[in-house]
Amino acid sequence: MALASGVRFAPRALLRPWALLRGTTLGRTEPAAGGGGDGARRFGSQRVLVEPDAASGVAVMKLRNPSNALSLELLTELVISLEKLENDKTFRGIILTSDCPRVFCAGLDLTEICGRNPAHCAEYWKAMQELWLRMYLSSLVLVAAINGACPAGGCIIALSCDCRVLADNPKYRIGLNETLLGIIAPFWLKDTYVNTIGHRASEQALQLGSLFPPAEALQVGLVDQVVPEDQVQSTALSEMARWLAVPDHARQLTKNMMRKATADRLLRQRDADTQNFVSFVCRDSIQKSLQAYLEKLRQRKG
Ligand SMILES: CCCCC/C=C/C(=O)SCCNC(=O)CCNC(=O)[C@H](O)C(C)(C)COP(=O)(O)OP(=O)(O)OC[C@H]1O[C@@H](n2cnc3c(N)ncnc32)[C@H](O)[C@@H]1OP(=O)(O)O
Repeated sequence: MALASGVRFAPRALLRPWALLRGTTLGRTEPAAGGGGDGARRFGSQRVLVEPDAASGVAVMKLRNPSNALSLELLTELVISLEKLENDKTFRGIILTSDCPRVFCAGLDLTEICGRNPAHCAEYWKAMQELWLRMYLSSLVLVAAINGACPAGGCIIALSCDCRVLADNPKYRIGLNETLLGIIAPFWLKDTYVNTIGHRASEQALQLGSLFPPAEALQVGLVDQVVPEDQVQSTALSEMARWLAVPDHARQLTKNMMRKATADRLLRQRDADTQNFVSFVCRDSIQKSLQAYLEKLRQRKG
């Protein structure tokens, strides 16, 4: 872990994410619509589109999976895109947003843990830990432009950013609703919540599985700005400019000082956390409630 300018905090090679890729198109580069020239070449994969702007040093990363549920492939492609931008000195910030109408991120892809064997659940959970660690400790400025619903794992993705801008639409609720599914947020999700909204608010919100509409999310401190839907992107860019106005080394070291203890706690207990997750989700009773929840989601659609 270097501590000079160009600081890199994210633990390297915790996993080899590319080993998880199954025939994705990652790494493909294509000209951005309507333009060529420096910084206008976008790259990405099937599930993550990256639109880099070399001039500003900011890349927009768009999730484009169905409902942006965090499938193993999406987690892996996110880690790889993040790493690619972190390794390119041109970039200082990422705006994370959704290309999927009305949903920022639906959280864990429940089909990855429902009816799967323990080995698959373990592989999946390690990929989730990996993404959180890399985002939470990223040396880049991460701004979440939340343009849709943001429950559970989606909220965690947003909370691992430095700043959150939420579209003012009552359907776009955000929070950790795990208890309502009969599951329990692990300690590092709880820690991230507490770090953001404080102990008492987390105690209530976690137990109740609260999903906050925009005004309440702002009030409790879960997001930093609530703006009309058509201003989410421009506001995220203004926020980014504010964060990038600070010298990188000072901001990065401060970020590390604020977040390291929380990340270290997971790093120390990563295997035990994986085992807990697997033994919990593989219980018959939990499998039954996940199955029922998925069924309800599918029926609601019809
Ligand atoms: C034990 C450790 C816990 C770890 C901590 C993390 C936990 C989690 O993240 S659990 C997941 C929690 N997520 C949710 O509760 C969200 C569930 N989804 C929704 O509420 C909605 O889908 C929506 C608000 C995100 C979007 O609504 P809408 O645009 O109306 O889309 P549909 O409801 O019609 O869904 C479309 C399609 O997507 C499937 N789907 C939605 N969410 C998930 C998901 N999390 N995992 C897997 N699949 C999901 C849904 O079933 C539909 O599928 P199809 O019918 O096949 O199109």
